[in-house]
Amino acid sequence: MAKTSLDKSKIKILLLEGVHQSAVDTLNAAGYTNIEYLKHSLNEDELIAKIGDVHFIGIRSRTQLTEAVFAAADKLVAVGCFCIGTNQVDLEAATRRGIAVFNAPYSNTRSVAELVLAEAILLSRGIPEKNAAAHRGGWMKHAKNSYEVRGKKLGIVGYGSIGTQLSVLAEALGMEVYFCDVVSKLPLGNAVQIPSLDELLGLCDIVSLHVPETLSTRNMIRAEQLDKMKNGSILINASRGSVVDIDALAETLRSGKLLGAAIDVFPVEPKSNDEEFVSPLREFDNVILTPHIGGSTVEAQQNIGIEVGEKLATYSDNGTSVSSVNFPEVALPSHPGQHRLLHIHENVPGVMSEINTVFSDNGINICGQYLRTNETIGYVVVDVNKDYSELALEKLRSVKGTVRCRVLF
Ligand SMILES: NC(=O)c1ccc[n+]([C@@H]2O[C@H](COP(=O)([O-])OP(=O)(O)OC[C@H]3O[C@@H](n4cnc5c(N)ncnc54)[C@H](O)[C@@H]3O)[C@@H](O)[C@H]2O)c1
Ligand SMILES: O=C(O)[C@H](O)COP(=O)(O)O
Repeated sequence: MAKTSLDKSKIKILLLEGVHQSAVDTLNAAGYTNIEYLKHSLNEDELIAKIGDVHFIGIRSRTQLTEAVFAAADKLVAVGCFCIGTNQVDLEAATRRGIAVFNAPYSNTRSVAELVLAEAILLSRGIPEKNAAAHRGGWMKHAKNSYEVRGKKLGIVGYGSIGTQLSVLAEALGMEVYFCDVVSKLPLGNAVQIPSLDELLGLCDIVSLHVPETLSTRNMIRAEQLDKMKNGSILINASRGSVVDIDALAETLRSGKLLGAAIDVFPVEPKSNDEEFVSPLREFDNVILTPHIGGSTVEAQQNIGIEVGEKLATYSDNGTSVSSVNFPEVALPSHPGQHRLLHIHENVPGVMSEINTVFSDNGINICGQYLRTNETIGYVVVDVNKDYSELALEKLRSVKGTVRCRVLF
């Protein structure tokens, strides 16, 4: 019988943006050795030229996977975002083509929360400008505008994984925590949910943003919101660069209204460490500027490499799509002695009955069947006797609405 499952050595994996070595080790340990590893990201044209023979791609936050890139990705099975955010991926384009996207939703949570807390303390003490002055030979020994964070009000916008982690750490330091979110959340410790962003801005001494990049968070903090912040308060953004209007923030800082700010993410970020960082915020000594390193710790990167590496290997090995951000989630047992057909189809009426007809009309006994759908696609997994998988694969590929179909030995 012809071999239909792709040999692992032929499965090409492209890893970009210097993902941690643990990703390579994890994939190697699972038998995937055909890995191209690049330390930098690729732009759209470079991706289009390269992605045609790639089965799995691993990226971080810098690489934009657009409709045009997916259109050129004939063999792409899955994307691994070795980070939390997936806004850099056109998820709709991926889903339409039956390409599963995975990320690491928790592995760098703690790293971001720790950085934010450290920044809250440093800014409350005026350390950034005292440090800058000392580097220039200055000596700013005074207690003016220098505060403890104990007893201060921390406002968290977006009470998800990072927001809640920050909430717990901040309370341990004696801060009062307030948060706002689009959904009602169970407050941890003594934190209090505030119904509106405006109210939170007017109440808190330190405001930290932890929302994803969506249409509703784009320029969420602009002149109007900055006006509502307390005089002498602090703004921290380690979420996404699109969330804060940087020009409006620069204007507000120029007016002296804020004690300081810490910004880790920017509307336009350098594409590599060799490119100049350009921002109107460079002029302010009371602003901590960091190069999008909220999640860049050894611990986080190592864990992310293992987590996403495992998700890609598992999806490739047995079709399990659990925790995919765009795909119907199916947890699959192993399939010893059988062949497994993975069929991804448009979620339209009639496809399942046509699929089942393939099996009944051809006398193929179904040993196991698993189905999940989302609004766009359906994902059906069928285990069959290995003598029938080639025939079933051929027939399934011609079912109307089929997006892609593969077989696993
Ligand atoms: N700087 C970095 O290196 C770094 C590292 C990790 C994550 N991030 C960013 O941080 C974001 C948050 O991460 P997370 O793991 O906490 O995500 P999460 O999904 O667990 O939490 C996000 C929270 O924001 C809330 N939210 C969404 N829209 C909102 C709105 N308009 N107003 C108020 N709340 C809103 C959600 O309901 C959710 O509770 C990520 O999406 C990512 O973009 C940055
Ligand atoms: O989404 C994330 O996890 C952060 O933005 C970190 O992205 P990075 O892996 O590019 O540092």
